Amino acid sequence: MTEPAIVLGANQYGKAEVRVVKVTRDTARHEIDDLNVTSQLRGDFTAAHLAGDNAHIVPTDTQKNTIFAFARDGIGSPEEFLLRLADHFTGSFDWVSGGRWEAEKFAWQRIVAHGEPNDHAFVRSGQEVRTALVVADGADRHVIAGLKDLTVLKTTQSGFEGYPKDRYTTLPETRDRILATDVSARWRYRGAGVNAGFDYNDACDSVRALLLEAFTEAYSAALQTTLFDMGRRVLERHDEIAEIRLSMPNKHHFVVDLSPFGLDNPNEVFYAADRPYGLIEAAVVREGVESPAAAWDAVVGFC
Ligand SMILES: O=c1[nH]c(=O)c2[nH]c(=O)[nH]c2[nH]1
Repeated sequence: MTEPAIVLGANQYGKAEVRVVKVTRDTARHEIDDLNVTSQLRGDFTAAHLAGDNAHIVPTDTQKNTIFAFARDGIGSPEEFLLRLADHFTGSFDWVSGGRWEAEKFAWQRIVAHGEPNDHAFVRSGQEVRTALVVADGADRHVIAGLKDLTVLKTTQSGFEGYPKDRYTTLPETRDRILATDVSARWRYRGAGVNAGFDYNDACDSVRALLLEAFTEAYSAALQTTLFDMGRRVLERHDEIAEIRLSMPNKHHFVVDLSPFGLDNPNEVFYAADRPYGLIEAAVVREGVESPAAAWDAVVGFC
């Protein structure tokens, strides 16, 4: 029996994590865009892998420089910035048939000193990070926006009951517990539904607000229920979003037994465990709407 030939499989390459900060200083009131951008090209790079022929290899250094050069014209939204990069690389090099461009965006707020927001001094706001991903596949463009490390907690209106019990079950049922999680969400915009002029920044702000609203409002019978409520809320309010995926750790808060000290503990003192944690993940989708593998395969991990 002859062994199958060894050939090159799927491949992509580029520059990862280009930290670019763009200051817009047309007026004395400066604006700041702080991004971490990754560019990866897909296409015909066989000769480089098999024969050391770099004729098709647009250097990763050039990809990095392109990111800085494009930033000179302004970032706009991370999604638009990535779409510009995708169009540039696929349009400039015949053998580049697609790729993936990803960004994290770090939020800064103006420092308020003596009651006045400063024109040029900023403070990093929170640990939350906005994410954006553009996948180019021939002429197709998939745009997946997101956010991660959005930490939320509610001190009541959460419980967990009615689960199966076996000889290993020790968890007591409850109708009143702390619910805490770090929300990671990725939502995919409908392919052709989002056209020039669409405001990705506004949409992101709105999705964030809806996620927080849904987390807050209903009694949570399980983090699973809350996750679905949050995803459904976004799809109900945003026609242009085809689907949303959520990954939410259940950050357990255990009621501490204070009885050895002669004290009661009516859900007031908790031990915040950092591990292990439950990990709840799901996609919330529209029935009959396909989920393109080309888009989601480019997302590392569930979210
Ligand atoms: O909201 C929850 N979902 C679970 O699946 C689960 N499992 C568990 O031990 N506690 C919880 N809480």
